Amino acid sequence: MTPGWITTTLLDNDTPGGWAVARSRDGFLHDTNGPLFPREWLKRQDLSVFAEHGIGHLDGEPVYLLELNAPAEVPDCSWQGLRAFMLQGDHTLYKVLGYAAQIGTWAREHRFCGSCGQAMVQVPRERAMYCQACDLRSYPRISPSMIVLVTRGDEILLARSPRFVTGVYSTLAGFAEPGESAEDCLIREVREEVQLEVKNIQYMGSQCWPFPHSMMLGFHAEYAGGDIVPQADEIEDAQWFNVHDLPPLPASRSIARYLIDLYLARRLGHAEPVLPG
Ligand SMILES: NC(=O)c1ccc[n+]([C@@H]2O[C@H](COP(=O)([O-])OP(=O)(O)OC[C@H]3O[C@@H](n4cnc5c(N)ncnc54)[C@H](O)[C@@H]3O)[C@@H](O)[C@H]2O)c1
Ligand SMILES: [Mg+2]
Ligand SMILES: [Zn+2]
Repeated sequence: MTPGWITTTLLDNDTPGGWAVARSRDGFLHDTNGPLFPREWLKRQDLSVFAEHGIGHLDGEPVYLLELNAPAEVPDCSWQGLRAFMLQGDHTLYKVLGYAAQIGTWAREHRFCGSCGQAMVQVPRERAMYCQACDLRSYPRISPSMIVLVTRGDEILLARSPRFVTGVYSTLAGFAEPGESAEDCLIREVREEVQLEVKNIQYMGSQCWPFPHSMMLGFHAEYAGGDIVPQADEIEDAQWFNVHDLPPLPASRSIARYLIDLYLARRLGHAEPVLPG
């Protein structure tokens, strides 16, 4: 048995057994034992399944995703969103569900060919949907996104989006656009969101962010000029905060929090945090 979680495309839907998770627009089905159910039992429930994908092995046992047309009532079970599993649950389990969510989103959004509109089919042993008429393969979508902590000595720049939990401030982030390098994107996003210039851009690490399919590339950058002007609608407030006087910060498993904690650790001489994968 290999412990932990390993993704795979090699599982065969016709082989019975293993674990399964069920996903709908309301999140994942779970009971008091969590979101993993014996697969054969789950398939006997009254679920409207439109896609089944083998997604990996957890502690050596195969795990499948059942992607549903709609949430269903299952006795003694309820539905919970992925974010709640990230905030509360076991990290390995969150990794399983994060991967399942990305595969489910992709399966849902690639039922038909984007070129000719015909139904696509799953390719065995490859994570791809296939259109025979166009000989076109569609792979799971991953959206590169930059996230940056801008610093000025003992001060760090944090901002609030109107979507955030009340009081919480975070680092700046944004999606890469065609034609951009990671650094181009970072410079553009900082200009757009707060109208500042940055220098000494340093890559710090990356994190999968399955909401719904971002790959976060994390940086530190130093302030190089300008005065903060928050972007209308996107940024409710942005301020320089002293490292000894910080507002409520993002969730501890996020790369946003890691970038902040890493800078504080280096500035204040504490042990450095570890980035959750
Ligand atoms: N893990 C973390 O710590 C962390 C922290 C902050 C943001 N994020 C994530 O970073 C990503 C980008 O952050 P943001 O929301 O500030 O982005 P952003 O500043 O680029 O603004 C969002 C806007 O980008 C556009 N957009 C949406 N999806 C897109 C895509 N796939 N490609 C290009 N443009 C798209 C839409 O117009 C949307 O309103 C989001 O997925 C967000 O959840 C993660
Ligand atoms: Mg943004
Ligand atoms: Zn086609």
